[in-house]
Amino acid sequence: MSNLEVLSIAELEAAAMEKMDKMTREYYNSGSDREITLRDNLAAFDRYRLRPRVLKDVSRIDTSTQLWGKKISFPLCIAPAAMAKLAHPSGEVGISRAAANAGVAVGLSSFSTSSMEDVVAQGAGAIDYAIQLYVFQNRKTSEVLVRRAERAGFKAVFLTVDTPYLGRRINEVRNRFKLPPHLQLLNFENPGDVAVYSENETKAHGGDKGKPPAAGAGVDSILPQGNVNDASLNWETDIQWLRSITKLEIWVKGILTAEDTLLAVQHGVDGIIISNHGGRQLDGVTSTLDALPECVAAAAGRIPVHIDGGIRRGTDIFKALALGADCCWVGRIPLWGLAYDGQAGVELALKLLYEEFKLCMSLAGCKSVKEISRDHLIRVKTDGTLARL
Ligand SMILES: Cc1cc2nc3c(=O)[nH]c(=O)nc-3n(C[C@H](O)[C@H](O)[C@H](O)COP(=O)(O)O)c2cc1C
Ligand SMILES: O=C(O)C(=O)c1ccccc1
Repeated sequence: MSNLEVLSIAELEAAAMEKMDKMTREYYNSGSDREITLRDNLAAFDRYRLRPRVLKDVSRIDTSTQLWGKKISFPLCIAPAAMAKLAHPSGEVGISRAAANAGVAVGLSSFSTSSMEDVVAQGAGAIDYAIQLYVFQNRKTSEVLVRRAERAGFKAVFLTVDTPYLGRRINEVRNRFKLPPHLQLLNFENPGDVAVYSENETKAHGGDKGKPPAAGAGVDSILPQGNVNDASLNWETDIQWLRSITKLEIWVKGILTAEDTLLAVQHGVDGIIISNHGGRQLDGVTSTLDALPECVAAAAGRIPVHIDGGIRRGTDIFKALALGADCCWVGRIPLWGLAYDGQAGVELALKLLYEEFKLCMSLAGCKSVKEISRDHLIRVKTDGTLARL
């Protein structure tokens, strides 16, 4: 299939499926357990219809918005997703180049297969980057990662808070997921510093200085028994801890409730991302679009509220903004673009989303993103009738 024939993200997804091996395809696409949340993330967008306004002079549309004091071309950025080189050799560098050409920001996973310096270099100052952070049992490893990101010019830390333990992704076990031997997790100077082993195994491998299980490492060794992260992470001490080691903005990724939004505000975080990790963590949690309104109300304009999960079309971006999100992020779409056609595939994906969003704004009668409001939506109730918000 040539780029000309891929006319929607759904078609891009289908084309990408043919390019990936089973292990990668299922690792990227799956959710946890029964995948209820994975499906609901998408379905939630279809529970709203648009209320367009007409005769609004839409001859000139400004889709842009601001993030970290810089203009982004439209409110859609690239969410951190681990191990992009499974999709294509250019990996996160290819994604970064595509994002720079499209004028949107990038979140880089702690577990990226390109180094953070190489990724940021592609932006050449034109776009901004956030480093996604897992706090490991060996905190020094996380600290080194954050300080390195600060030096490399990242603007923010996205502290992922929905993953004290990894969710149950059945495919990873069944497929005996492993990082192919030619790939490395390049954000760790000594990947052995990551708590990749259970305590006994760590000792067997010589403690923290033990060599990483580079070649042939399975999901059991990259993410053994969900033991990557420090599960003791908490509001009382750890935002402050992060604050004490970095001057970067601190954003919390993985909030789904008004209660946690309030705590984020109280602990002085700079922004939040409403996220359920793309349905890969706790299955059965609310879709992110359904969680958004209560979080927006709780934030009450004090901090920016972003969202990811299930965004597949320009109208989805519009709906999220109408419900109060300041910006959207996409995780799987860039991976599909990469698998389909490397950097060009990611550019294609961003172009499709940009054009769809711009058309949606125009046809709904919005000249700028500020004009997108709750009045542009109506909710489809379970009995099929419509309810004004
Ligand atoms: C293959 C894959 C790897 C991911 N890796 C990370 C990660 O390392 N850190 C993180 O915070 N989120 C990670 N995420 C979650 C994304 O940042 C994002 O929350 C999610 O993909 C959004 O849903 P979407 O894929 O429907 O756009 C990952 C998602 C996928 C699909
Ligand atoms: O796969 C993921 O969703 C993810 O977040 C992750 C966590 C640890 C290592 C690699 C990926």
